[in-house]
Amino acid sequence: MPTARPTVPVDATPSVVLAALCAAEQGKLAELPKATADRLARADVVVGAAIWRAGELLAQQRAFPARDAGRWELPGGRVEPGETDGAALRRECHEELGVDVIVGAELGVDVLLPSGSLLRVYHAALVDPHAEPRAREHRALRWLSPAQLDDVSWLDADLVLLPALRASADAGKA
Ligand SMILES: Nc1nc2c([nH]c(=O)n2[C@H]2C[C@H](O)[C@@H](COP(=O)(O)OP(=O)(O)OP(=O)(O)O)O2)c(=O)[nH]1
Repeated sequence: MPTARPTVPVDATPSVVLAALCAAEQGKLAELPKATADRLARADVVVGAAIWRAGELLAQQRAFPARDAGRWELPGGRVEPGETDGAALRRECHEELGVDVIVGAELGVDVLLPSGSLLRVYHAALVDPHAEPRAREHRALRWLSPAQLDDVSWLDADLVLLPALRASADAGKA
């Protein structure tokens, strides 16, 4: 079964990301080799939330494992068996930040992590725009303007998504 989402490796260049998005647009994802498509369809999914508020994106700094400590990522985590992506994202935002979110459409491409999992990011918004997310499991939180997106050391997979995140900034102004 072909993957339903454009997917790129964690070291993808912007042109590779663009090619994947164009292939998806043209309905060419079914042309993936069957073994690859099967592997992607079975892969575990890590969901991430692109939460914009007043023109700033919420990012969080990992505290562990040592390899990733100090690097920045989007709120989210692994989708549990039987859980939808949206339910996983709502659960993770509640656990990690203590806030409720509304989950919107997928953003950009899926990024194949070295572990074999896929990172899939969704547009999301705080149910209560005045709620203040708190770092319950992370070292720190920051709201980043588009100009500040390069100021933090993102995880490699998130770097692949930075252009799409930057392009999604307008969604946060609404
Ligand atoms: N949450 C999140 N994880 C990301 C992002 N980018 C990225 O490479 N990852 C990786 C880091 C981890 O290897 C994996 C998700 O781990 P996690 O620790 O957040 O997942 P989890 O809360 O379900 O915890 P666990 O039980 O799987 O350890 O995905 C991102 O933007 N957000």
